[in-house]
Amino acid sequence: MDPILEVSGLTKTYSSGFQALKGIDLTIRAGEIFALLGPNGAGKTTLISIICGLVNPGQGRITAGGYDIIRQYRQARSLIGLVPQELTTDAFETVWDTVSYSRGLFGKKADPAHIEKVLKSLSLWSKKDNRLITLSGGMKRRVLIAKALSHEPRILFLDEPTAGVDVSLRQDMWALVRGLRETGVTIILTTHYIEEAEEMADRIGIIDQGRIILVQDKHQLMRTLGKKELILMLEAPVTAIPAALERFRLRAGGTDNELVYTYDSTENDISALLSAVQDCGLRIRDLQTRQSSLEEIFVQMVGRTS
Ligand SMILES: Nc1ncnc2c1ncn2[C@@H]1O[C@H](COP(=O)(O)OP(=O)(O)OP(=O)(O)O)[C@@H](O)[C@H]1O
Repeated sequence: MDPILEVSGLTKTYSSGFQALKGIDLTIRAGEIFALLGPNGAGKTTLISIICGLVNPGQGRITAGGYDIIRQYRQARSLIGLVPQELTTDAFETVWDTVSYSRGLFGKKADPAHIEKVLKSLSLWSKKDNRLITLSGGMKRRVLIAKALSHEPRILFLDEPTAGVDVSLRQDMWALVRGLRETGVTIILTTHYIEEAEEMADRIGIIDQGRIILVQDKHQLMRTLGKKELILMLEAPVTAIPAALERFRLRAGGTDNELVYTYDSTENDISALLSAVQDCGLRIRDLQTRQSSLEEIFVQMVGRTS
């Protein structure tokens, strides 16, 4: 896929002297959902804010759709939409006015048909004349998305789209984001919910202490860094692991009847293990496999949770 956003050698040192970004290189492909994961203070907001033109960059270069975000900022910014975490202004405006106004901010001509389409796609049409203050939390989030889509961006940043929302709204938001991707919008989301990245993203980037420490296809990441476990449920309890099974480095499972084999999905000795278990006279009642989650991989990479 073609790159739509390219960041190279980006640094940022705040006036306090703190270096928040230490040479970021990142390429986002057109049409993908990219999740940026990182612990608190990793530099996610700084990176997004620079790309969106809200914070000045240090060294480095960023292009959006081929336009330099500094030298060709008008063209670059018109391609980008940002959904912040909270609605901070416009409480007394109507949904229609606030979304239409957002479009105007990007110098785009009024286009009521587009605003109508956006509001309908976000199930906000029946609320178009409501003042924002009268909307529920979930609807306000939808308004944030509508505002960000008002100028027809090709790249949409979602900053923790489901922070603090309930489970059903989270599912709705996920469906909505997937729907946006279907329309060709490239999505970059930051999240603290690793399950969100696991559920939604095509690729995952992990940022820590101002550096991107990994960018990978989600499935590949889970295959290569994730460990798999094979749980052998035996007919009778085992008090000690037989010597003949030592080389498989088994460990005891949750009950006396379980033995757990940790393996690599690309290279393992499962067949040999199963015959060795039989040779020892242990009878297997059932088998189960388990793949480590993105959360476990993340903790392994940055040494802590997000
Ligand atoms: N205006 C500022 N002046 C000085 N330091 C700042 C400023 N803004 C952010 N920082 C520092 O830069 C680092 C990165 O912050 P940033 O907000 O980008 O992290 P984050 O990954 O978005 O974190 P979180 O997940 O907590 O939102 C932090 O150590 C933060 O304290």
